[in-house]
Amino acid sequence: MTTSSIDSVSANNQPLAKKLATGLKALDIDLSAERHQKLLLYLDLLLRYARPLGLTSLDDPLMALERHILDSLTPLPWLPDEGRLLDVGSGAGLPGIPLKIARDTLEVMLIEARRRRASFMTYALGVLDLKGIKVLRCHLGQDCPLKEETYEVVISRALSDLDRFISLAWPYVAPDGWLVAMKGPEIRPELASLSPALREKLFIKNLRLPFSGAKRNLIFIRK
Ligand SMILES: C[S@@+](CC[C@H](N)C(=O)[O-])C[C@H]1O[C@@H](n2cnc3c(N)ncnc32)[C@H](O)[C@@H]1O
Repeated sequence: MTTSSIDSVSANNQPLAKKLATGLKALDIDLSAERHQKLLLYLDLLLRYARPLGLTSLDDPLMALERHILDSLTPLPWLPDEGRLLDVGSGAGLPGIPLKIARDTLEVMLIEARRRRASFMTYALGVLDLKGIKVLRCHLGQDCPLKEETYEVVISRALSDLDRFISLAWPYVAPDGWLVAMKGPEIRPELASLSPALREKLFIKNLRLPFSGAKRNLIFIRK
């Protein structure tokens, strides 16, 4: 896909482009026009290809913009400017692809167990012309060839309960790095099962999505 086709995507979606700008402003995220265009192009790919493949159920562009693109970007203000980020169970690329578009200084690894989802991500990365981001099709905890690698940020959205995510991901969090779990409105039951030692390393940010007002919780645990 060329730059002109990227332009045409945003040019054909002025209401969506405005909504993206409004939503980012509400989240206090300032990005260049080129990044706005790439986010819109990725949204276009999600709606055009990921939806028919059953990788997302949302077909309303405004709803998908909020629930996929803006939601994925909510952790951005608390992420480091540089370093390695591992997204576990990325599905169609969420939150890893929007985060990479927004902060291209991060080196990103997207792990996804299912072939069709991993293939979609590989296709999307090519269309978006993103560098410093890879897709690994494997099942973390079973067959991922990550060896001793560690990451400054290990993140997931809608992967599993917090306990399971911690047990899968903790070995891959670098010393002083962060495990980040993107959660919905109710997190008390999951927090209750955390060990006292982990609770001391916890930082929780609650927020609302800009248009629907849907509640979200970002759980950060420092290693
Ligand atoms: C509910 S989907 C969420 C996808 C994406 N993170 C999102 O927010 O739209 C969970 C994804 O995690 C993948 N998954 C579950 N356990 C995994 C594991 N241990 N390693 C890699 N992928 C996993 C599933 O195949 C599925 O695509």
